[in-house]
Amino acid sequence: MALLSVTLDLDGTLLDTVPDLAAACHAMLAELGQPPRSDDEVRNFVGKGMAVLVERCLTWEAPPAPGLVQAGIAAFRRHYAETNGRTAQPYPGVFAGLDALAAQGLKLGVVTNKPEAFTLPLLERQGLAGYFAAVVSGDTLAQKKPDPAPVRHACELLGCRPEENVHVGDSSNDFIAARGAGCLTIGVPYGYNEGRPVTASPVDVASCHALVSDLHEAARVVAAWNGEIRTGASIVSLASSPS
Ligand SMILES: O=C(O)COP(=O)(O)O
Repeated sequence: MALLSVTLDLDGTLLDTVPDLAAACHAMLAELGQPPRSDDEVRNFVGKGMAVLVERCLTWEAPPAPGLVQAGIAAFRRHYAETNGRTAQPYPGVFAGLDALAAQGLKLGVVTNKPEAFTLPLLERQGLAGYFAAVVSGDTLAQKKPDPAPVRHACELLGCRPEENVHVGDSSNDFIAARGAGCLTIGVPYGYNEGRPVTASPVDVASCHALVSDLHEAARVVAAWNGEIRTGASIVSLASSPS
């Protein structure tokens, strides 16, 4: 067995999308006459998909009425269609890392909780779409991460078994989904993780097979793992420390 594919999370792993998400949240809340949220609050609300992001923005002392959440989702969709990709930035090491993974002959995929209508245009706008042979979005299946189904589905689309895939992400949603699917897991420390720094969470650290500082380092780890697999050594020895 060798590692044949790598799936990657989008928000907080490939791209910092919070400024665009926050702009859409600000416009949605203003339109509904609701109190504003800061960009930091929005950052902490990202992770479980659009509907949860909107619901968290609208939750104060009590859960919001379902009708308000539905109106919020409709307004968010309209505003995010305007702001999506406007100021999103790839994290350092993303293009070098993807180039290095592709140069190893690995097939690449995206597994995100972002709805498909926003995922594909964002990847195009950022010059990332050409890297990926499979894109699984938050509404591709009925299940989202941390359910393992989207990661498994991406493996199927890439023609690999889960144990031949490495999933790279910034949050426990990724680590739980990848582990549940039976993939190796690499964590990056610079993303969102719903407000809990990955490196400050022993559970998250323990659930990654390796924690790296960026995707370029992730590519080096995957290459080393494939070397270890070829010689029959244990992969556990390869966890590296983030800067
Ligand atoms: O849409 C979200 O909530 C997060 O998306 P992600 O899975 O790419 O981090």
